[in-house]
Amino acid sequence: MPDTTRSPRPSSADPSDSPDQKKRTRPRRASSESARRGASPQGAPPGAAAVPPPVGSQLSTWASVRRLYPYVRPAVPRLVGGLLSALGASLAALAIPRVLQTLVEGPLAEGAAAHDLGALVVPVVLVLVLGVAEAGFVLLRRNLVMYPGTRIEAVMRMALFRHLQDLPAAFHDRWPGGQLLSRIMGDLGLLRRWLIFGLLQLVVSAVTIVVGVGILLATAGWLGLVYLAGAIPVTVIAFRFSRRYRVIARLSQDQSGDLATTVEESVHGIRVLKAFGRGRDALESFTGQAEELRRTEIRKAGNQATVTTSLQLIPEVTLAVCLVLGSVLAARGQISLGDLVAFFLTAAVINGPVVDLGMTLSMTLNARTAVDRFFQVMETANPLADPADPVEPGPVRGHVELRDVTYRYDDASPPVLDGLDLELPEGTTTALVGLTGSGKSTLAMLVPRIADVTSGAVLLDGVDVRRLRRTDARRPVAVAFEDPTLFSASVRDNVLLGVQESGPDAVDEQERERRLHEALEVAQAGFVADLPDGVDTRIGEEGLSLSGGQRQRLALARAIAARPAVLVLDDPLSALDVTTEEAVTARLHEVLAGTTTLVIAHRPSTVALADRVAVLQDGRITAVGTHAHLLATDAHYRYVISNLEQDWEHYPDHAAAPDDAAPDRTAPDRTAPDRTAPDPRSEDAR
Ligand SMILES: Nc1ncnc2c1ncn2[C@@H]1O[C@H](COP(=O)(O)OP(=O)(O)OP(=O)(O)O)[C@@H](O)[C@H]1O
Repeated sequence: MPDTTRSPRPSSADPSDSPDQKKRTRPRRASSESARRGASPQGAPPGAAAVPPPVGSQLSTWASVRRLYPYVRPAVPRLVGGLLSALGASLAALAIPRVLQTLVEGPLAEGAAAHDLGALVVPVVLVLVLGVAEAGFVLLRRNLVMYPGTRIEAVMRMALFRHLQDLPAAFHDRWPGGQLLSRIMGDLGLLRRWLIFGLLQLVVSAVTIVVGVGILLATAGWLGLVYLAGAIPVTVIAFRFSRRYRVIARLSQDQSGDLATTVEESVHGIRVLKAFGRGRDALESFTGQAEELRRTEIRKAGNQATVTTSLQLIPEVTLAVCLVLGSVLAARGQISLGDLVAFFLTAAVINGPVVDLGMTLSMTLNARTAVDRFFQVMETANPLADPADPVEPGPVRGHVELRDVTYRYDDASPPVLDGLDLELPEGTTTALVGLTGSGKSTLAMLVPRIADVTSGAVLLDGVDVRRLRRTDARRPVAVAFEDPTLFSASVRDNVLLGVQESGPDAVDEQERERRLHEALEVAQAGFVADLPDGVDTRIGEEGLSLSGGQRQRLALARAIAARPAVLVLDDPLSALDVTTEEAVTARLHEVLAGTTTLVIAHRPSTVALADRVAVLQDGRITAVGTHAHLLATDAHYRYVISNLEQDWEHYPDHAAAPDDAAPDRTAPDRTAPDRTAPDPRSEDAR
């Protein structure tokens, strides 16, 4: 059964693709398995940032967890306070048997309790005080660690989110969304629970056991040694359990991430699944993954149950042996009754932490896995980092030059752009034309530094964009992608996304309002007025409550409202009907005056926006000129345009458009060669 929950990779150059087929699909990303190994997964986009191997897996649990220290440091005083409170509670619990010992050896042994209840008052009050102190310490511990626990979780969550925002698009192409979601939500929640409970419990258990065993040895040396012998199998079992459980814990957390990815992709692609009637397949695929996770959870629980049972059994058995030996020793008068009672009551206090060791250990190992998974993302270096010594930008004129640019998606693949030169003079509009898959969108992402060139340079006003801070390189550039992403926010917030509210380029409220309405008008987004709350209407996740054309117009309005010096439009009008496209084109002409614009044309009509056209072929710009000049002189351009026209006329909306028979809107030369003409590079043409 095909995996319907995965998006297919876009196919390579295929001139027969129709415009709607050319909608960019999300590249396939790594499964958790390959992400874990850090290998390049089959089908993952080559060139995506390499997933670093999970460094943490080579570290010991302590070394791995110690990496949390920078996040934990501010909370250390409260955590130490919490630890001391927990120890206080534990010591109070350990002291109770000593009081009972004095009670047994004193008033009870002497029979004083029978006629003088007053003799019982002191020990009873002491037990009560110790019990209350224990409860008080537990409460104090909870209060002390609760705040830092949630604080550390929030700080780590913000750090991870910030890093994810910072990482290049190639990283996100590679990493499944569910894996990131499960790290940012599930893993960090797990860590919080460990920090406020598991970690303290571990330390307190260790101290209780050590102090308790010390008391046992002091109370009854030989019996204490017998009890201590139980530590040998306990250590072996705990060690073996840790090794096994670590692997299963990682598997379970990765599988949860895969499951989250499946849910995310199925919800995202619900329309496609429904349209193709593949809902059942998606369900089967989900059920399979959920079942896998369930089996892993059962293995986890099974391991935990085995270790808990063993850890319960060992102290019980040693205690039974001690009971026999103790009774013999007491019968021979080699140990007092009080010592015997104190011994067994202390052993009972120690038994709790020993039995809980399985749970505490598994919490610690889950936390360690969460730490490894957290740092696996956090330690992914950003190849698009800011330069150490950035150039301070002056006023931006908007002159862009791509100089001898090569770009490849990964070292193994052939370059998509290879020795490309292109100049976008200040204030001009250049249309970029090329066959499907020729690299137009790839080129477009180099200008706002969404990716960096493999070699060569992109210059903004003569400065290599890599020498600028990323914010300085990106601020003057606005992009409208073909596949418009809108956020679950109001229309206003979506459109004004690129308009600064603070900082040196801050725009006041009045100007923001003006830009909002102007951008909506230019993008012919009059439909916004009919939305329930106009520009304040919240649009659904990714704007799915709007039509494709409406979303595209809002994305275009967003790019216009930013008033950039450089505007990159990646086929921004592809989903518009003919009439709307005409209106948008006319208004864009006016507002683009003075803006350096690169517009990727998938439709002949889009070419009409441009002062000049650049032809992209075989990774290079092979010709630049006006539309008419290129039609007359460039065979490949004629071929591309004829294909675009062919696609466009087969496009259903266009065929049905009222002005279909109207004179050519785009002014491409109708003397262009037969659109069925072969590519001049093909054998036939030669
Ligand atoms: N994230 C990616 N990882 C690996 N290869 C990619 C990635 N994105 C695009 N490619 C490949 O790079 C080549 C150029 O793709 P690009 O999207 O730039 O072409 P295009 O000219 O914009 O195509 P279209 O006209 O269909 O939008 C294609 O062969 C494509 O498969």
